Amino acid sequence: MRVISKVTELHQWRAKTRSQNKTVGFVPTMGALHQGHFSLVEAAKSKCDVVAVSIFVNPSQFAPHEDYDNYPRDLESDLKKLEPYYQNVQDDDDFIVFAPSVEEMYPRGITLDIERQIGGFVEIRGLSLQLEGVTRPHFFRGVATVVTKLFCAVQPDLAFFGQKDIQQCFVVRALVEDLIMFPMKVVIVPTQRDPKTGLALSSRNVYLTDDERDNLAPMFYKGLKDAVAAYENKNERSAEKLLALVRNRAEKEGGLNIEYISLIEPDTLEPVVGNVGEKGAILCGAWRIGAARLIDNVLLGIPLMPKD
Ligand SMILES: Nc1ncnc2c1ncn2[C@@H]1O[C@H](COP(=O)(O)OP(=O)(O)OP(=O)(O)O)[C@@H](O)[C@H]1O
Ligand SMILES: CC(C)(CO)[C@@H](O)C(=O)[O-]
Ligand code: BAL
Repeated sequence: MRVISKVTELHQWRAKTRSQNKTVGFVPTMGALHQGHFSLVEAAKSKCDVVAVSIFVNPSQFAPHEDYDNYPRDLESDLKKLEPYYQNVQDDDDFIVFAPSVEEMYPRGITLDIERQIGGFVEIRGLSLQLEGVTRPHFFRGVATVVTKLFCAVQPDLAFFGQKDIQQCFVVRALVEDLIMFPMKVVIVPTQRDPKTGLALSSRNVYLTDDERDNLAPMFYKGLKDAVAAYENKNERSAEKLLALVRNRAEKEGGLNIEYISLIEPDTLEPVVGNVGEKGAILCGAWRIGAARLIDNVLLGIPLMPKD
């Protein structure tokens, strides 16, 4: 499998795909690949002629106290796991991996201390400081910056993101629209879960003990499912009651250390006031368990991929 680490080489690859009139699907990742990532790769393969997967643990989305140093990294094992998707491509360049160094992505260097950072950074204001942004105020600036760089490097037709990181999907869609990157489009792929427990797959699940992974962490999704059942089967629309259902299961019964649970409007990400309206809503949250901080969400009354 061709692994490209330099942007200039990537541009040559892109020129070739363009000369062949092939559409390019792009799957950005931070590696430690799992079935969640593979579902994005499968979606990209099904919609595009050529697929590029990037593997890059992006420093600028981590605060100095977060897990940048410990984040799981194993390029060799990731490449092995991608082999089945590379098998039977017509041309070697129809499936590639972009695995740049930090220096390649941040030519002026990068420190996790925002005050001392120099160079170009991208902010998506209005969608970045609520929800995940409360605990991680630096996070979406780092994501928007690296995603912009990756989009400039790969120049995809379609880019694939997971619903698990729902706020990230909103930020990236706003980025594409506001920075006039269209006709490029963002495709959102449903969250992949452990078939037995329902726990959303996440690279950070490796931080959990077996008991945390199999018994405790899944209580959050159980709470989300309680709310979905009440919304769908009992016509429950009260924000207060839907949120209480999640809290009861995840916090009271499961004993999880909840950071936030929010019911938000699907366009503005503002909290639903009173009852869920015609537009539906997103129920999302984060919790800490052992050494991990995990997130999850479900959609109430809205199609899976609005705008697709
Ligand atoms: N369970 C999942 N289902 C679908 N997509 C997923 C899932 N987990 C991650 N993704 C998507 O894969 C892409 C790369 O994510 P990333 O490499 O950060 O993995 P991750 O498992 O989310 O890791 P982390 O533990 O850092 O959140 C993102 O678009 C993310 O939303
Ligand atoms: C989009 C992304 C690859 C940017 O580093 C990251 O935030 C992720 O993996 O979700
Ligand atoms: N999947 C989001 C990447 C992060 O939490 O840093």
